[in-house]
Amino acid sequence: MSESERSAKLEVSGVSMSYVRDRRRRLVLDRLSLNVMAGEFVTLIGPSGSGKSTLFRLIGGVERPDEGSIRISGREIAGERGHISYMPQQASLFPWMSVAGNISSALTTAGVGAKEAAALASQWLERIGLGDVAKEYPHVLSGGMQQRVSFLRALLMPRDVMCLDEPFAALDALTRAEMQAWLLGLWEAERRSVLFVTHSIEEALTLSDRIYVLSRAPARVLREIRIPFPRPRRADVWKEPEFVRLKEEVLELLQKGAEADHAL
Ligand SMILES: Nc1ncnc2c1ncn2[C@@H]1O[C@H](COP(=O)(O)OP(=O)(O)OP(=O)(O)O)[C@@H](O)[C@H]1O
Repeated sequence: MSESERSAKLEVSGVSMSYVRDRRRRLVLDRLSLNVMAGEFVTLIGPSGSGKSTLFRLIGGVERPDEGSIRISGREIAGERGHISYMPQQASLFPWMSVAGNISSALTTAGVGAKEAAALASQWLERIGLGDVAKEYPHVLSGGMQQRVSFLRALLMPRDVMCLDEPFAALDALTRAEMQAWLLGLWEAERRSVLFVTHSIEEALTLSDRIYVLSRAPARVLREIRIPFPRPRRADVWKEPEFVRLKEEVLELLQKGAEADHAL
């Protein structure tokens, strides 16, 4: 791997953000720093309301931080849109467009030529086993299938970093487990730089190279954990004693964070 490939794709440095509510300024992110290296799968896990979605809005350029810097491939992008691809909790496909159209129109908006976008959409839908539904409208698809399309759309966008915001939270447990295995296989083949948010410790440990455990708001990094399991990662990695130990470590951190918060 060359030096540039080893560099950070996303660098969040000393980012603080506050909102005014009930005429009081409330700090949501407190000098938060984290990074995602090229081809790395990094997960944020933290209590509800700790500011994870706020961080995604800042990385996506929808809002600007009060202080700190956000760099993508070394360039400051705070307040600028169009540098990341984003996959939300709900698939958010346009109901009036075909499945293939949903993907190709996103790609053309991002600057890909119309012909290439259409070809990419149909080739990839075929590759992930959804070739048959390429011309259907999204409502024909199950929730899990819609999320596969949504993931594919984010994957194909010509962006350096993919941000996935609790993409499986709305799915039932069985579909969620299937989606995790599916995503793991596809991501390991493609190795994009991913920042992922989840509330599930198991999901974080199964998928990630590294995890940042966040405190309650104002969010700061409680611990950064490197996940030691080799790639390609086995879907039944949860059977490993080290997995159980790490799960306890993260759970304890989250619980301690919550207790400390109560004590304030
Ligand atoms: N535009 C806003 N105006 C005022 N307060 C806001 C705004 N956006 C977020 N907040 C507050 O910031 C805090 C963090 O919210 P955020 O949605 O980022 O948390 P989260 O970690 O993504 O939560 P969850 O895990 O439940 O999705 C919350 O207290 C929220 O009420």
